[in-house]
Order: sequence, then structure tokens, then C-alpha cells
Amino acid sequence: MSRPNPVYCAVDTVDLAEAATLIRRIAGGARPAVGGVKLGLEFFLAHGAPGVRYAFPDPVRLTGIGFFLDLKLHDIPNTVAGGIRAVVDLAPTYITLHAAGGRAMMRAAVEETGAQALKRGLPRPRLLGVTVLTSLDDDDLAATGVGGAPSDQVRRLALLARESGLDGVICSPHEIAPLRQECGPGFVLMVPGIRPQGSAAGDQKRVMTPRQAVALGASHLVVGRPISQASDPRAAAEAIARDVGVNDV
Ligand SMILES: O=C(O)c1cc(=O)[nH]c(=O)n1[C@@H]1O[C@H](COP(=O)(O)O)[C@@H](O)[C@H]1O
Repeated sequence: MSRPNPVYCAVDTVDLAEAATLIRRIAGGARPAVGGVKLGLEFFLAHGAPGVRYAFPDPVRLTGIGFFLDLKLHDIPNTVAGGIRAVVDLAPTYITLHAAGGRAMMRAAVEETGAQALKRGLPRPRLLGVTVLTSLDDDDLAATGVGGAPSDQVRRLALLARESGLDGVICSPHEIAPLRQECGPGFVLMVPGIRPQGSAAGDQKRVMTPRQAVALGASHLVVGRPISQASDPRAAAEAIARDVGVNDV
């Protein structure tokens, strides 16, 4: 039996045509090779909402593909609520904000997301807290003034995010198992730092293979360069999906 495709491909480029082509190749057609697409800072700062509508048009979205708008919001509560208000019309499945922004900021985001979605008759986007970036190791984190292991800080921020009403968090593969146990089965664990066997880690420091991450309890995987930089992105995405038990790609 197949399972829902947990793979979200990170489309990290400022090239509008390149983004549109990649999305069409991996997410278009009767059998998309990914469960969703992630557009983030690079793309959104360059092209904004019109760029999203162009690169990720309705015919692709209507196949049921998820849309992860990764803006990593981090500001005072009123400003973050304003940011949410500005993007709800794009009907993202997921929006990110930094859990380090604190309880009041996260609660303001939750309230605004619910209110705006209701007002516009759209499904409520789910909010995910960024914990400790997967590019940081112990020394990097210590240099920001946070002592202890990254896993302790991830746990602290994940619990704060859950208590503030967020739907889940972004965490490295190494924190999946304890968070799954502590936060329960319904909490979204969106996991970047994923590298299929043999692919380069690049700037990621806490990595794991797709199969290991899913076995530990990741609900979704964020995979960028191993798909986008592959000579055949669709084949690369399909291989990852099959490796984690998705048969119908
Ligand atoms: O929020 C994210 O998606 C994210 C959080 C994090 O801690 N680490 C991380 O790599 N990401 C994103 O995940 C993607 C990883 O891309 P690759 O390293 O190319 O697979 C990038 O778009 C990052 O912005």
C-alpha cells in the first residue's frame, strides 16, 4: 500500500522561469513526484505574490499539491500578524515563523491566520515554528549566546511553539524521535537537512537519509538541492518518494 508523499521540494532560486519549469516537472501531470513545493525567501523577495501565482499556477495546485510558504517570520507580534494578513490569499498549506520570536508573536500569528482564513473562506494555513536551523552546530549556537546542545534548544522551542498554538515545527533529523514522542502523532515535524545516500551535504550540518527520517517519525521532508540540482529532477524526486514507501509516483 502507498502512503501520502511526504516530500516537499525546496525551490530556492530567484529565476522565475527556472522555478516555474522545476515546479511543472516535479509537481505537474497526473502523478506528481512530490507531495508539495516550498517557495521561500529568495523567490518571494524577488517576485512576491505575482511570482507565486505564475510559477505555481492553479492547474498544478488543483492536483492537491501542498504549498509551503517559507518566510521565517520573526518580528514584533503586530508586524508578524500583518505579514500573515498579506499572504493568506495565496492559500499556503504551511507558513513558517521563528519560534524564538516568542509566545506573544506566535499567538498573534495563530489568531490572525484563523481570522483571515475564515474571512476569505480559505482553508486555514498551518503554522510551523523554526527551531534551530540545520546549518548550526553546537559551536555556532554557542556563539549566539545559547548554551547547551542544539537538541535542548530545539525541544524548548518546540514545546513553546506547541503551547502557543502552532501546528508543528521545523527540526533537524536528529531531533525527530524525541519530538515525536513528546509532541504526539498529530504534531507536524517538517524536516530539512535530508540527503539521499551519496549526495553532498553542502552547508547542512545535521543531515540524514529520507528513509531514516521517515522511520523516526518525520511527517514531511524538505529536500532542495538533491532534487533541484539533479540532472533529472523528476527522477530524483520519484526515487526519494519510492525510497520512503510512496508507490504511486
Ligand atoms: O525552514 C526550512 O525549510 C529550513 C530550516 C532549517 O533549519 N534548515 C533548512 O535547510 N531549511 C530549508 O530547507 C531547504 C534545504 O535545502 P537543501 O539543503 O538544498 O536540501 C532550504 O530551502 C532551507 O531554507
